[in-house]
Amino acid sequence: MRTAIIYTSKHGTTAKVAQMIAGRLTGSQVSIIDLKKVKCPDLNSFDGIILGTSIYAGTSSKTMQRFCKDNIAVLTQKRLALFICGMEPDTSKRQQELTNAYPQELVQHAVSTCFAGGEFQFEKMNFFERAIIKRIAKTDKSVSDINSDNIDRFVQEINK
Ligand SMILES: Cc1cc2nc3c(=O)[nH]c(=O)nc-3n(C[C@H](O)[C@H](O)[C@H](O)COP(=O)(O)O)c2cc1C
Repeated sequence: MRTAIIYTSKHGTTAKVAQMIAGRLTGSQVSIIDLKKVKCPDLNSFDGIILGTSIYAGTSSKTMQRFCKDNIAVLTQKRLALFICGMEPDTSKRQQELTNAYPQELVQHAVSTCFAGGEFQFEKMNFFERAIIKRIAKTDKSVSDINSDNIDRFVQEINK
């Protein structure tokens, strides 16, 4: 089984989560692909595809949205799993972010989906991002809230 974890990340958290998932997958030869570096990965080389994107202002990255749209026919032929990284505290909104992040067809086709949590890395934010997070999250401290249990459950379902 060959699996690709294809992700987009702005400040590096989704890349970190992609590595965590890769480390927990069993029985699979795993490639981790950053969509910003590899624009058109050859999906034919893989049996399984795991997609990951971070959420900003409620939406997934434009790069991931475009990739899903361009490759939807192939992606629905693969064993597919989807995750997002985000810091939304409300559980029902997290679920909404997940279902909005990817085309409905892919969400329905996925064997597993996951809200993997996220991080605020103030040192990597620009002026505007810092101001927004200070106002919304009422903090100016970097914080890591990657949800290891959710990632475990996600990988267990993929490993089945
Ligand atoms: C300006 C800004 C807006 C954000 N908006 C959201 C949001 O709407 N929902 C959410 O769940 N997380 C939001 N986040 C949190 C990010 O998704 C989180 O920092 C994530 O770990 C970033 O991952 P990345 O480094 O891979 O891009 C926001 C973060 C920033 C800096």
